[in-house]
Amino acid sequence: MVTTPAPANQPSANQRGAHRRTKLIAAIDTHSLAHGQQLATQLNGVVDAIKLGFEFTYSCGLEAVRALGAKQGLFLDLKLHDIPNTVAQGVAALAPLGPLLMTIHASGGSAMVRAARNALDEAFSANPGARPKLIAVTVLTSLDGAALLELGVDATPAQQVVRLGRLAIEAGADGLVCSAHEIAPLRQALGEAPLLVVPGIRPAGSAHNDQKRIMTPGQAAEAGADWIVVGRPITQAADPAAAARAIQAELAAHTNP
Ligand SMILES: O=C(O)c1cc(=O)[nH]c(=O)n1[C@@H]1O[C@H](COP(=O)(O)O)[C@@H](O)[C@H]1O
Repeated sequence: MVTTPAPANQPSANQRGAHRRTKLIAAIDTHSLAHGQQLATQLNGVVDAIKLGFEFTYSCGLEAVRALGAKQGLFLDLKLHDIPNTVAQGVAALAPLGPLLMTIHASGGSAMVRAARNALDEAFSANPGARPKLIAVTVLTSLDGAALLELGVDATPAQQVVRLGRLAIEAGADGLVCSAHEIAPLRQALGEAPLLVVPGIRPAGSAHNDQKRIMTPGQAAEAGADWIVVGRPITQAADPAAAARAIQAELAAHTNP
């Protein structure tokens, strides 16, 4: 395991998770503008933020992203991954949309992550407090150890997440996307500062779909997730707002003893 011991006075992931509220992001993955607007309206005030990614952005365009994001907290998940200059220009172009969080891939390397952070710092030099948080995706939650081997990565998902997580945080990322299984090793290696954004969340009994490294909302809260990301279990429910409320109740039960 590529980790270093936690300082003696550092709270464990469980202690931390038990005293901080884990926030809920709903992934609005739809190609329909009307459906996206409907979901955003239903979930406004129920979830803590919405996530718009490839499906909505590529289908509906940036103006639609701007319109939905103006009404509630936005996680803009476009997972940029290219040479440093191209990613820096992309981040600078997206920054005026004003997301709370935006994603790049840590596997683009430290120069790419640094270029993205510098571009954001420059774009928000007059108002650093409004700068979107730069979140680096480590190992996608749809990948398991066998899939990593297929890519030529001879490491467990946890080892690879910690390796990429350290690289990204040292290069200027504010936080990481990981599965709930890697929260404890990341906290041990990198401490409490990085924001941990956790997809691959499935309420007990719901379909796993294409996700491999999953946990329930309550387990992710106990592990110390700052944000959880939930898509289909909310958007495909008969009543999305009720599904989101049930997840919020589960989070509250685990973070506020
Ligand atoms: O960056 C992400 O948000 C992300 C990273 C990751 O490793 N796994 C992952 O599932 N996601 C996103 O989180 C959401 C999960 O959706 P559901 O599987 O429907 O809950 C999708 O929008 C994914 O794009």
